[in-house]
Amino acid sequence: MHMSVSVAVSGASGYAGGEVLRLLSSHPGVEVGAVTAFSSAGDRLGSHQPHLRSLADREILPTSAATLAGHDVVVLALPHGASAAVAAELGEGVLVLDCAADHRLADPAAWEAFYGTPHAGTWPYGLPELIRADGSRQRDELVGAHRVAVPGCNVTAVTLGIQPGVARGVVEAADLVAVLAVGYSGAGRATRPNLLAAEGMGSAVPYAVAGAHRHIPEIEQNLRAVGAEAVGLSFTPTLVPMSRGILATTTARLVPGTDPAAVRAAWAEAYADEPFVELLPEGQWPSTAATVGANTALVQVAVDERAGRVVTVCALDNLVKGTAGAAVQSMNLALGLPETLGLTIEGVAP
Ligand SMILES: NC(=O)C1=CN([C@@H]2O[C@H](COP(=O)(O)OP(=O)(O)OC[C@H]3O[C@@H](n4cnc5c(N)ncnc54)[C@H](OP(=O)(O)O)[C@@H]3O)[C@@H](O)[C@H]2O)C=CC1
Ligand SMILES: CC(=O)N[C@@H](CCC(=O)OP(=O)(O)O)C(=O)O
Repeated sequence: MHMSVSVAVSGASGYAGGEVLRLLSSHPGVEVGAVTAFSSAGDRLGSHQPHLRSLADREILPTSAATLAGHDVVVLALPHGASAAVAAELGEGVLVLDCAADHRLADPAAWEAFYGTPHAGTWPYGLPELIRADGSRQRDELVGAHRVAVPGCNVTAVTLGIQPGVARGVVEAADLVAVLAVGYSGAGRATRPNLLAAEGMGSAVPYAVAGAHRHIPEIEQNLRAVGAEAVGLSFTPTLVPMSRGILATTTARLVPGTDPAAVRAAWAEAYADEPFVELLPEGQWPSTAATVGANTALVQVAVDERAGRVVTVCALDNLVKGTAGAAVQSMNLALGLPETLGLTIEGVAP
């Protein structure tokens, strides 16, 4: 008899939870169990996620240890803080994937400096493609894991863009500048005054500038894991009028004397065997539109010899490779399923 894995999704009324449910509803190895949330408890899922038709009649339950009990897997897509509190109530045998930030950082001081609350702990990090200093990949740590911290969406874009150069030592990690265009869904569903359509539609605006963004310590942590001794990162996200997508442009000082061909080789070799990271043919640059709905990160790299810098661009769908797809990919690894099960590299266009 075929035994399916049951998965509860908490935060089911939100953007990230909705995207987890969209992916799970066509995943051949799992069944969607309880769907839970907070203020929407008691409503039908279809009234919050009208695109999730096969789950429309499900009742949204309140989020608690009791409603999440009895599942093989629990995916948490809750605001940070709320997520750690719920996670603490779940049994050790269940696989828990946390889409929030609570369990990503290893250094409690870095957590407290950027989040201002006590550190909840550190879980295996759900970026399978992360290159580790010994040349292995982070996916090794996810096989059989019972807890996974799903990365921040901007973090995934910057890390996948620049890590091949850091791993190969062709760029100076102490001199990185990242500027990102990010879509509105990254901010979640809760309405905020500056996110009203009338104000956002015709405008691009930076936020969390000059070292303030919470993803900075997470990117630094990743690049140190890759092997960087010192990481110096200037990080500027810009909100642009699109619903999904991140376009992360990262430039780094080229290690003087490096042959530009060695730069391309570093990126090509890093991603040759990765199902969800595609280095585009030379001269072709990523667009967010080509990633919508797909678990794919598109990457390009070039050397600006005049400036002495490497320029890399990474595009991804913040709700797929940036969150829900990363959660499903990590879930597959943790459960011993094929890593790509239930995930697609095909996007939606135009
Ligand atoms: N959007 C994105 O691109 C990404 C999001 N993430 C992370 O995923 C998490 C969810 O984000 P997102 O989906 O965008 O946010 P949304 O605001 O769209 O959804 C939040 C969800 O959490 C529920 N919720 C809110 N407060 C509580 C609480 N106190 N206790 C229990 N449940 C609560 C809401 O339920 P209800 O509606 O019923 O009140 C809703 O289901 C966040 O931690 C976010 O940082 C990570 C990477 C990218
Ligand atoms: C547009 C917008 O505000 N995007 C958010 C996305 C962050 C996110 O969701 O990541 P965490 O899981 O780490 O909170 C931001 O840049 O802060």
